Amino acid sequence: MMMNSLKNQYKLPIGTVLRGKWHQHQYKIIKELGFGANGIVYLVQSSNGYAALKMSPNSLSIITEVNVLKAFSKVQGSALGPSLLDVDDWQWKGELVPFYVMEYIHGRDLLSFVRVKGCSWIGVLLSQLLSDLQSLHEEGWVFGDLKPENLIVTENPNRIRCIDVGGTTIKGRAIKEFTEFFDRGYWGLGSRKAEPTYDLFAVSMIAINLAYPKRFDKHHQGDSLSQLVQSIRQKQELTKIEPVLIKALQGQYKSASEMRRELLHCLSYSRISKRKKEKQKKQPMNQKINKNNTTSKQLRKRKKKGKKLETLIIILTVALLYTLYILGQLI
Ligand SMILES: Nc1ncnc2c1ncn2[C@@H]1O[C@H](COP(=O)(O)OP(=O)(O)OP(=O)(O)O)[C@@H](O)[C@H]1O
Repeated sequence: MMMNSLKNQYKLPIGTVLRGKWHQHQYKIIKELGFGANGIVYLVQSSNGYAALKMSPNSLSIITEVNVLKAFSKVQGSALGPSLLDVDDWQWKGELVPFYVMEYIHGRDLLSFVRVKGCSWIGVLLSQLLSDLQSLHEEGWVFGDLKPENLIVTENPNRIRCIDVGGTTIKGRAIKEFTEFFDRGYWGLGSRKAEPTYDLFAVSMIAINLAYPKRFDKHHQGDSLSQLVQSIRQKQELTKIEPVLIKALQGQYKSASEMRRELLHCLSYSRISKRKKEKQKKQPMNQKINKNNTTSKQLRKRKKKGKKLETLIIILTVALLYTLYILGQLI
């Protein structure tokens, strides 16, 4: 967490107007969006509409994040990070405050999105995330600090986006930033070397976190893989994609696209078996309907039979009366 004194240092009143020293673009502060270890982020009004402005006393972290956002913009078709709009310094109280401006990503954070919209969204959102990760990995980067707080789901269309690129690391180096629950090193299930499997482990932990919003700690006894497998098996929303989650926890996927393929396969299989179950549930009802149909048919048959018998009795009675009448005439 950013030191409180630093947060206070950059706490700006709503309505403050910043002008960049070099590009002379103007930004009006609308509200604070949040703050973290590396800086404070504001929603600002620019000449082109709303944007997110991040400022930090640490110019190195600003430069690093700007470089990552620039690299992201080269990843074709990827909507993972916000697009970079401006980089500048603000002359304030006799010092230069470095800042950058990025696309404002409006939406709910992943945890609250799933809480509101339901767990059926988990598969779709994870598959979106995996296809963006594939593009990022192909460009030689590993995201690093993947966690629900860093992921926002936009409305219309619902799209998963990432807002904190501070942990993005070049492949092969040591992961820069991580959060224990999503870090395979913490669970003793791999190293902190930046490689695709590191992100894929975190994707699996994100799925677990969505089913366990309060998260949980590592047990001190027993191996942590069995603890995580147990946690997956206890939640119906996770059992559907259990084999994929376990494989990712074990680092068995070579790429995000391979994990995505198997995830989609699991999801379509679970949809088919759900439909089958629904059909089976409906079947006894059909049989009931058939049974009812047979009964009414039988009733109709019985009615017909009854009518025939009635006619026969009438004919016989008339014939008997007629015979008696003829006999009467003869005698
Ligand atoms: N582009 C954006 N669009 C919308 N909201 C944003 C954007 N960027 C950041 N935020 C908001 O600002 C908060 C803090 O931003 P950010 O996480 O980048 O700061 P940080 O100092 O890097 O934090 P951390 O301690 O996680 O590294 C985020 O949690 C999010 O709510």
